[in-house]
Amino acid sequence: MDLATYRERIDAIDHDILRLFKERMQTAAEIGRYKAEHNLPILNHAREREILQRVGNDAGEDLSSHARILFGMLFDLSRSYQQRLLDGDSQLAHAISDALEKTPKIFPRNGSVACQGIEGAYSQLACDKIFPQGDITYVRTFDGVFQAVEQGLCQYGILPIENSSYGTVNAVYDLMRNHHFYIVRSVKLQVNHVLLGKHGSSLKGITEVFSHDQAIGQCSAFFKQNKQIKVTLCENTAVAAQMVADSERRDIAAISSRPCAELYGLEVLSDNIQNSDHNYTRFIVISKQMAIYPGADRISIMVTVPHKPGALYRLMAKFSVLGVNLLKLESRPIAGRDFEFMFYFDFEGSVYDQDIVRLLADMAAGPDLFVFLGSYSE
Ligand SMILES: O=C(O)C(=O)C[C@]1(C(=O)O)C=C[C@@H](O)C=C1
Repeated sequence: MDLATYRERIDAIDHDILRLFKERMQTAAEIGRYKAEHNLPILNHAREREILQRVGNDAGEDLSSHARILFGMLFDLSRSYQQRLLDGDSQLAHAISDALEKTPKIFPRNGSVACQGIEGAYSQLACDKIFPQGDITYVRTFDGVFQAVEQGLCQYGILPIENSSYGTVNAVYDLMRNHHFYIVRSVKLQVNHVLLGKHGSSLKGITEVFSHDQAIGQCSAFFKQNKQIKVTLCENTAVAAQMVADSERRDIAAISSRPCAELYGLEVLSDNIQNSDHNYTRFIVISKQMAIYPGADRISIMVTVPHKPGALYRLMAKFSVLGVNLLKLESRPIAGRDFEFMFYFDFEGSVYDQDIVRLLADMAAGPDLFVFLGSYSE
């Protein structure tokens, strides 16, 4: 047989599969209505297991696992179809369209903004970029930024979430699940670290350097070359500069931003000491209310998936079916649980796209934790 004839055969088979698929989905919808009337949950593990067992056996050894994967996918589609028919428009879909209606058409240039650290911190530099007329309140910790926004003390909060060379700011991801907030914007800031010491001191005489863990990591090559220097972590790069300025010692220095030299009366002992010239940190802007500004083309969510084989794969398949491009996937262990993880996804997409809203609503309606973290632009 030639290729064209094989393909004709495949086309005929697909035709039958599609007819049966539609029939199966219609039947699932009827089951869904029955379940709603009788107050039964959509998900029935026992029934799914029973079917998987049967198709696994019937498919024969060679195709058993393929058949199980196919039917696992069918259950997902069937459940989400039932959910959609029953819910009509989900709460999340309503909240999103509400936010689209109420959000001003231009991103504000001012507002009260919580930043971690003190003047000269990289969060402040990010804030200046986003809110040129912003009114900054400094708080000591990342948790303080979330709290200031959650309690309405500040309209916005700025938090670093990842660096191009040193990776994710885990502390911020871990705090996300303890707070209620929405991401309304993100920004990428080029970060050039400098070594700051007292006027008249020099790199040769420095025995101890203070800075934040992320900045130390981004300058690891500098420390390899200067093995005599002891590293001491502190909560922020600007705080490190202030500590050096306040100290009597002349053998200490801080890794900080260039503006901190002038702010704290220090001298630049070494310039651009980060490992890479392309060193960027991404910051997010959070707010208490959901707001979706024009041009929002990125969506962030936080989800748990069941601790079962294939669970993450099935979730990813939902993105893949819609041709959605994933920008970031981060997993963090859930404290107190045995190797269970919280997943954070950033993906390309617009909430004006009904398929995307349906996907979000579908995940929100599922049995696992799902949090819509926002739709925004960078
Ligand atoms: O049999 C049911 O209860 C259904 O809702 C149908 C179905 C299926 O697609 O086969 C879907 C969801 C349930 O978890 C189990 C099975």
